[in-house]
Amino acid sequence: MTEKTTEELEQLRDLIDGVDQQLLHLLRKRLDLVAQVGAVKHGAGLPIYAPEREAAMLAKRREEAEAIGIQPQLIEDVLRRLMRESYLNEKDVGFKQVREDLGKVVIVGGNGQLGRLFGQMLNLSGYQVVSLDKDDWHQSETLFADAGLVLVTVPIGVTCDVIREKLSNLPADCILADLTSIKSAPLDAMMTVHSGPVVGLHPMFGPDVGSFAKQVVVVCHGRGEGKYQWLLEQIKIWGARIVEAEAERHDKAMQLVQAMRHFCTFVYGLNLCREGVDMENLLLFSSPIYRLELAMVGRLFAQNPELYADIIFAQRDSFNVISDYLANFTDALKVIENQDRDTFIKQFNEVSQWFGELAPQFRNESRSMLQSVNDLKSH
Ligand SMILES: C=C(O[C@@H]1C=C(C(=O)O)C=C[C@H]1O)C(=O)O
Repeated sequence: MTEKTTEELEQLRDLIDGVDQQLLHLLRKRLDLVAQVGAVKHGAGLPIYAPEREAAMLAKRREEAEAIGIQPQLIEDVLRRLMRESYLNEKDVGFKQVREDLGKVVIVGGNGQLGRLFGQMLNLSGYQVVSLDKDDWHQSETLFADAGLVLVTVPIGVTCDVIREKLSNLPADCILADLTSIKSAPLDAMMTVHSGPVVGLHPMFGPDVGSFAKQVVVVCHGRGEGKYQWLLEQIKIWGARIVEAEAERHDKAMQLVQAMRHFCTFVYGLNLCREGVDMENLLLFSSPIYRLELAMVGRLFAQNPELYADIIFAQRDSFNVISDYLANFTDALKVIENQDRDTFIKQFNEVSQWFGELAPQFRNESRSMLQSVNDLKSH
């Protein structure tokens, strides 16, 4: 580099630093305004997530960007990232308490990760929350005496036993709810032991989400809906979407969404491990999609094996669903064995047609994910 080039670059880079610093101050200002919005919502009991406002704002900013020669997608990406930050900041203000005369909330399994998350959200909404874990059963009678809600979030394998053996003496009008990732069996158990309001919930996300905004919570109604409607309203204020489902339909979907998904990921990791793959080498040659795939697989093995065993072993029928997959895999493998390129292309087109409009939609969604993966690289 010549001295002139170095000097020119330095000057321009100083100017860019100045602009970035202005951006920082603007971000500070935006975060402060969002915090004020949070306080107003808290007072009025409005949900943290306002999809119409977001859509209108994004459309307007995209238009304005285009008018001054900026790619609309750039401002959309930036704003979406900022809105994610908003949800976290609004959360800190707390939430309106929908039901003020509830009495205690007892979280059975309250020291687990999901139990802690729900405890925190209920606390931020003004409820008195107590946790009851394995070693605390001797206190259960006093804790349950004035409980308005008992929320069960213990490992799937012991959920029904805990419900049957420990929760048969709740106050008559106490709401009994669970957060288990299967719904039929726990719901049946809760209906059997308790004659008051009963509801099954399944948060479709892990405990590491920073906020409930845009997350889905599945609800399987048990009995006395009017008595626990406030709880669903409370969850909506946290920003989540409530999806109502029959327990059987939910459980069937979980065979694919959870058992099959996690089992395939497990086998993928098992295969890499048994083949003794040189990961350094793979990472060096990774395309963005492969890097993303490795991230998805690798993250499984950074978590608790018990949790995944619970999910995969939760329903016997998952075995059949996974066996079907194996049969399809074996069939498809024959296509390679026979070097039958035409059949491969024919089958590819069939599946592509079957996906229909979703295929291009998924391509667009994955494009921005892949770009984010690339952005994370530092060399
Ligand atoms: C700040 C608000 O809350 C959320 C965050 C938004 C933002 O950061 O611009 C917009 C809409 C809401 O989902 C709001 O409602 O205006």
